[in-house]
Amino acid sequence: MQPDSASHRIARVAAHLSPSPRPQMEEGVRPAPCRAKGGAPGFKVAVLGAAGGIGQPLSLLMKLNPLVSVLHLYDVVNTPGVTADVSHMDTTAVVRGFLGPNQLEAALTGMDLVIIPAGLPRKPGMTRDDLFNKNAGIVRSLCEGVAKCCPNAIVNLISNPVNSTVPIAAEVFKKAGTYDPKRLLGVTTLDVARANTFVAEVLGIDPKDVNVPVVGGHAGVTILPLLSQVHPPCSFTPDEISYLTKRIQNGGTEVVEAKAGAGSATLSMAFAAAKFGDACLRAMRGDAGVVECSYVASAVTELPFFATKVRLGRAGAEEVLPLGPLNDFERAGLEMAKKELMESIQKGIDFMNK
Ligand SMILES: NC(=O)c1ccc[n+]([C@@H]2O[C@H](COP(=O)([O-])OP(=O)(O)OC[C@H]3O[C@@H](n4cnc5c(N)ncnc54)[C@H](O)[C@@H]3O)[C@@H](O)[C@H]2O)c1
Ligand SMILES: O=C(O)C[C@H](O)C(=O)O
Repeated sequence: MQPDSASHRIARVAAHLSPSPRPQMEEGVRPAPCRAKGGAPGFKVAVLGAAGGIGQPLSLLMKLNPLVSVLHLYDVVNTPGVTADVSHMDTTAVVRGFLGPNQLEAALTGMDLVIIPAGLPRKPGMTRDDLFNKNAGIVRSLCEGVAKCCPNAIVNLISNPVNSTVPIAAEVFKKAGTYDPKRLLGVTTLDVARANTFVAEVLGIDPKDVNVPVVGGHAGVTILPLLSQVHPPCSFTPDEISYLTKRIQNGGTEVVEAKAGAGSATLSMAFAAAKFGDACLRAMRGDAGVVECSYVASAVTELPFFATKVRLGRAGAEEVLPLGPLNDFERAGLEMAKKELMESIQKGIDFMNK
């Protein structure tokens, strides 16, 4: 057999780096003459909205994840720069950038996990629902791409208003005939991270030792921390319960106001999304006992979507866990959460059926 010539090796590496389309490179920059034989085993992950406030640090964190072999970064702006930057990190994942709707299909083809932080963030004075008109269409078009190019991928949806965008995504997949409720997960991990942080502050312990289930949805009163189920078991005074519940429900607004017009939570959200994405990947690998809160299709209440603890597995949300025992304060909170959630869910469904 003829030994591989240098030009063959370069062509092979170039093909490995970019089956289609070619990565964005500066004029005259050629692919490196390296001798790689192919990708490492692992999962293929796409970040849609990768050049944004969440997308950039999330891309960095996913590039650090040893379970990721291929990382596709898609946005409608600035992906060449973000991709060049992230791709120089000497970790395993091969990074490819994709820019604009013409490259969406290439970005999505073959993906195992698609993480979506695309869309507008809030400014002070806005509710998450005020983002609906802009973000509903963005989520719809990206999910149409998922249905077409990687219908078996697990989707982690971050774009707000999550209470409505998850129902929109479900409707897109139903229309395409690809809907599997297990594979569509709304990301509420930041609510849990905030709850763990604020509870740990009150208790004077390390947040890493705290686990607060946060159920319902991801906006205002729909964010329902179950302080009666905190791990490690502990009790709170009525004042502490009132303070913690308000602070957890208001965590996003606290950041929006502190950023004073420059956006909403990006760094803590990237951390939370990377944590949730890692949990999904570990479960997809076959790890047992991976449990996270997530906003999913659910029969826990009469609503079609609801966030609770979910057992993750190879196929996604394999088991939606029950609420567990609630106290009177939490039962009252649940009724308020359900009322607002129902309207947000219906708004998402109506958007897709008008
Ligand atoms: N689920 C949560 O807990 C949570 C937390 C924080 C923020 N968010 C939401 O995440 C979203 C993104 O926030 P951000 O701070 O990163 O905003 P950002 O404006 O900094 O970034 C959004 C990115 O999406 C891109 N984008 C817009 N349209 C697109 C399209 N059609 N396809 C691909 N990319 C597109 C933009 O170009 C931009 O780079 C917002 O809707 C925000 O409310 C959710
Ligand atoms: O508050 C926002 O608008 C962003 C996000 O939903 C958050 O909780 O930080």
